[in-house]
Amino acid sequence: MHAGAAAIRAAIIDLDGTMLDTVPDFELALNGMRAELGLAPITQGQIKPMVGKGSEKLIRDVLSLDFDPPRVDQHFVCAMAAYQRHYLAINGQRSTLYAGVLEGLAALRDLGLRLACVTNKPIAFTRPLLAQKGLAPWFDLVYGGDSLPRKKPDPLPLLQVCRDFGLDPAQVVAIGDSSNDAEAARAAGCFVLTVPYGYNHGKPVQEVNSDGIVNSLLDAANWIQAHNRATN
Ligand SMILES: O=C(O)COP(=O)(O)O
Ligand SMILES: [Mg+2]
Repeated sequence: MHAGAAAIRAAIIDLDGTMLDTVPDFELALNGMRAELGLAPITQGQIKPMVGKGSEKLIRDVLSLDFDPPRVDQHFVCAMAAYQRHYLAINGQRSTLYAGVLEGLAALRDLGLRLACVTNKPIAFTRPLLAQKGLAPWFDLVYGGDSLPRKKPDPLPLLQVCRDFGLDPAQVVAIGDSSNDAEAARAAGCFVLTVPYGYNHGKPVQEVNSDGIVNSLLDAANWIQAHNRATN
């Protein structure tokens, strides 16, 4: 710990791949959409590396498995509408909390941190999912991928949270599963911790430039507690 480092006062936590394993929900919704287009189902293994960059990119990537770019453009609007309809109908049905999430959130609150959820998932999917999984009450603030003009890896959503909380980015840590979260955090000037069990666009999490890999949100709370002790 370098002298003069600020204590951490807030955590910005990612959703898909960090708090919830949502790939089984994506499988249902994407294959519902694909069936309407007469396309064969795809597997969770194919879907996993595609999650994390928001719905538009996801739908384009999924259509690109079968279509060339002009046909992707041609089918995009219908595919997106079908996907959203299917996702809202099944949202949360098969997604599960990762180990240590609820304990970690409790530990972070016990440290006196304010909590925000920042995800690239559309806000219309995010709010009901957080409520259904018992996560909503933990968060002072929630931003989805379409809540603000730009999404992660742009730093804008993280900087907005810092402003909302009245904190300097150096007092805030982002916790996520992917390079998307880390790039946004680095550009914002926040700390960043990475969990190893998520998606990270199919790449090893060790390649992500972060302040540490933590095995769970509970481990993240322990890391923050040690950091804050060292700043006193
Ligand atoms: O791309 C998405 O839909 C969600 O991704 P995130 O929760 O990891 O930001
Ligand atoms: Mg994620």
